[in-house]
Amino acid sequence: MEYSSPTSLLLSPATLDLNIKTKTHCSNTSSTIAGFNPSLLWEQPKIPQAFVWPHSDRSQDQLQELQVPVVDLEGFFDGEDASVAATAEAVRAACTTYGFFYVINHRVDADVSVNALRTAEELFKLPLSTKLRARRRPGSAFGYVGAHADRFASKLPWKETFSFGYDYGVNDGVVEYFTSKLGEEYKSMGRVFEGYCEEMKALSMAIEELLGVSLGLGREEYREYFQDGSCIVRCNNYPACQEPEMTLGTGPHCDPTAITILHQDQVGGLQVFADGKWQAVRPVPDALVVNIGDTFMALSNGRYKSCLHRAVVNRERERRSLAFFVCPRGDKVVRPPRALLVGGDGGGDVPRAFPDFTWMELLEFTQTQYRADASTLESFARRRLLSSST
Ligand SMILES: C=C1C[C@]23C[C@H]1CC[C@H]2[C@]1(C)CCC[C@@](C)(C(=O)O)[C@H]1[C@@H]3C(=O)O
Ligand SMILES: O=C(O)CCC(=O)C(=O)O
Ligand SMILES: [Fe+2]
Repeated sequence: MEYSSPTSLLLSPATLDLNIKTKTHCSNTSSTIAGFNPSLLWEQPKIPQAFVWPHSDRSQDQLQELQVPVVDLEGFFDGEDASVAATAEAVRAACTTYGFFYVINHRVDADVSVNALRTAEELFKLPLSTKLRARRRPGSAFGYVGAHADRFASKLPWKETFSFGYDYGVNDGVVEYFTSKLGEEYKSMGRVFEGYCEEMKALSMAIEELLGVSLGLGREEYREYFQDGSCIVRCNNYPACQEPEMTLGTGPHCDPTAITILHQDQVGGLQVFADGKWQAVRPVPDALVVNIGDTFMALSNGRYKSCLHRAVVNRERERRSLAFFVCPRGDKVVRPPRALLVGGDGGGDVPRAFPDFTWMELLEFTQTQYRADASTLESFARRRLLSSST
């Protein structure tokens, strides 16, 4: 198992900027929180061994570019039944092949999304000591993290991340998070991300309606399921790397969440495993990436596949992305709609692809026991079945 307790992490201060000795709130033992400071790492001719990934995981040069399915939402927004049906068909085609598509004409305010990426750059340029005010607590999906050096002992991703929650039922929850973690002077930064989340939520509802129509369930099925949802927002910062071919920005994985809307800058680095090989995804100005995650794969009873993807880094330019992870309310049971479980020709019940679970259970699994990868949900389901049989 990948997890290592922070105190066992023996990365020397030279490679990671600092080892802040801090008292944990419960056991009063000192633990080592390592910060990932690329400016220090940059001076080394080689990247630390902990960041080196196995050959089988490393990216190759000159990958083929994926012909990414494009879903034009203009048809959906115009509301005509025929246009909605045609847009849903494009979603179905994308979700039964790659589980991944671009959306265009999505009506997300361009100024809001440009400003969010610019503000993420500002956030990551803060002094490490400031970012560590919001350092991730063990078991939490939120906070600032450098290379996951507090969680893993090897295959460290070449990135720093800043994650926070966006709960539909809480007003100004994002602003409150930024001010409570970083300080009152970061209220405007929180306001930028609050506005970004409002735009992402509106788009996610349109996507949920299209997913419902594409599975023959109607517009309301998933929109209602997620209406009291909670989201995880993750800002990714991938510094330029002196040995990009030896590491990864984010390792191969399927998002354990339900639906991901990814806004990325124009640097490029996202790759999708499709047609039996890794393929590069070229950024498209004004287009947003949408991918199916494990939780929606379960909600569709496996009809739509969670998309296997990763992010690579490069020697010249840092790269940033904002991932908006749509999740159900934590205690809501993840179970496919009944209509997907009855035989199409009036035959017997369709077998369940995955057992019932709650999002809170799957999230906790990824934050405390299992490093999310290409088979998170299968591993989670297997452990549940084993534990229920003992
Ligand atoms: C629920 C989540 C766990 C991760 C963030 C969200 C959705 C994607 C997951 C992740 C990015 C998959 C790759 C491994 C991971 C550890 C990472 O590189 O950040 C995952 C996130 C996490 O566990 O923090
Ligand atoms: O940064 C990217 O392009 C992908 C990031 C990602 O997959 C994630 O954060 O889950
Ligand atoms: Fe992802």
